[in-house]
Amino acid sequence: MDKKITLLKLGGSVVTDKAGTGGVEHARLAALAEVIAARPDLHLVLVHGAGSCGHPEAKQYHIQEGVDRENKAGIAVTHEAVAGLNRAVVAALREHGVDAIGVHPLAACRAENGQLISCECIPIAQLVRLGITPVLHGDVVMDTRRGACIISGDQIIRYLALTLEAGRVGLATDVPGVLDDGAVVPEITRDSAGRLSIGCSGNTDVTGGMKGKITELLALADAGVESHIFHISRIEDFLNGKDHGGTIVRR
Ligand SMILES: Nc1ncnc2c1ncn2[C@@H]1O[C@H](COP(=O)(O)OP(=O)(O)OP(=O)(O)O)[C@@H](O)[C@H]1O
Ligand SMILES: C=C(C)CCOP(=O)(O)O
Repeated sequence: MDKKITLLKLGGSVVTDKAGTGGVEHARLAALAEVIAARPDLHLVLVHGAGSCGHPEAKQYHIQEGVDRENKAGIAVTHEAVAGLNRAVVAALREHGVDAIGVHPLAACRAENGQLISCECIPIAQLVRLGITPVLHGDVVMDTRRGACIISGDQIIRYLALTLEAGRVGLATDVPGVLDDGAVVPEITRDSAGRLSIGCSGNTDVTGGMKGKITELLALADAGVESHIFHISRIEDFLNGKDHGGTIVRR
């Protein structure tokens, strides 16, 4: 592809009311869609997390402990929760003039022991070439060892960044970056990450919160790809290549 892809994850903590029992944050989605619509020149691939639309269901059905006939109902319930959120994200983007389309990892990806091992990426690149914005999400995915598992949007970001050879990788969330004693850590490497206290999410989360995110992004950094974590309010700065006040994860 002539122009490099920009990969952007909208965290589940910002597209849903992750702290409450509520669902989709429609007003926030509309505001985000307006910002994204202002950059039709970008070759954008979006991924969103699940927040309150998927994590509680995955936890209730113990999906991460493996899936067999006993808890198989959790596959559909969890997928439907996050697929509904995906429909809302896509609808908000389309209402603002972004030619967005939902792509569900359940049908396109495979996992082995909780790790994403394959994802059909050629159709995603083809959509982008046509000026269409694919919108993927963390999902329940069939797993060769566990039956099924939950793949975070962060794992998908890592996989797509490498496969699509993305030019820029950004993750927007509900904190201004990785925090150490309340202050943003501007840069993280594998060495420095070990000295920080990085935890899970304060809300229901089966994929490891900030810790899971950093695990994926350090693996990406090992492959020579840097990534950015920033507060959702700085998304415009990230898209415009400006300082976003967050954390850069690099080798
Ligand atoms: N050192 C840290 N710095 C910043 N946030 C941290 C740290 N340790 C733990 N966290 C938690 O990680 C959360 C962000 O991770 P989380 O997985 O919830 O983000 P998300 O990607 O927006 O959500 P989702 O996983 O639903 O897509 C923060 O809200 C914070 O509570
Ligand atoms: C819980 C589900 C279905 C996906 C989790 O994706 P994440 O919110 O990016 O961790």
